[in-house]
Amino acid sequence: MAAELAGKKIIFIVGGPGSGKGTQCERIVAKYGYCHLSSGDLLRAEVASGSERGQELQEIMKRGELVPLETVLAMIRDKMLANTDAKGFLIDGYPREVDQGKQFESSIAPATSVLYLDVATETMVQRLIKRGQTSGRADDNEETIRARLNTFEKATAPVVDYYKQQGKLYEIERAVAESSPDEVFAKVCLLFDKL
Ligand SMILES: Nc1ncnc2c1ncn2[C@H]1C[C@H](O)[C@@H](COP(=O)(O)OP(=O)(O)OP(=O)(O)O)O1
Ligand SMILES: Nc1nc2c(ncn2[C@@H]2O[C@H](COP(=O)(O)OP(=O)(O)O)[C@@H](O)[C@H]2O)c(=O)[nH]1
Ligand SMILES: [Mg+2]
Repeated sequence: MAAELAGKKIIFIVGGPGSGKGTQCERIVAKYGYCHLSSGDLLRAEVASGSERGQELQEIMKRGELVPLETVLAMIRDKMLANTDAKGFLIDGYPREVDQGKQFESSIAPATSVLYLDVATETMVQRLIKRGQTSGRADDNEETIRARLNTFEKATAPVVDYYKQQGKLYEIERAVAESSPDEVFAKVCLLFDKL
């Protein structure tokens, strides 16, 4: 456990690709002042650095697969330890598999709560195709999108069940998660106001 992080609020943000994690995190940061760490953004920064490691990561991401859990864990831990004055952390796009969550909690600190955005597969596909027109992301094309959705179903859906069993899951149900970002945020605020 990282002693510097004891007592800090740690919120995992989970949902399929295109479910609106990044959109909600931006709003949460603006209203509540948490430190936002997106595992995908950290990986893309490594790719952009042009390092050899970055090239390997880029290949994995283009296939829509998960990068090794140690890689992401180390990146997130470093960023958290560089921001120990934050009142809390939003860990966006993490954990992607149950073991990733367990290793985070045993080596860094337990999660306070897990926010889950439940969006239908076809809605996510449509949103990502649209985002792909401007995002410039190598993985926002239809083939990779399908692969990412498949990875989500296989590896990440069990994460949702796991935290539900632990009593830590805060779910934005589909009817809300598929409406407007404002409506989603109104429901998200009910969680953050209580933390
Ligand atoms: N925690 C993680 N563990 C393993 N691989 C990860 C993790 N986070 C991201 N990746 C890899 C696999 C993903 O397909 C890729 C892009 O991640 P991310 O930006 O979170 O995309 P995503 O597919 O969830 O779409 P979005 O940004 O639309 O949520 O990086
Ligand atoms: N209708 C609707 N679209 C959204 C919502 N949240 C995000 N989007 C759109 O869906 C796309 C993916 O959102 P993003 O926040 O990047 O999702 P992430 O992949 O989960 O990080 C973006 O192009 C957003 O404009 C929402 O609540 N409602
Ligand atoms: Mg995102």
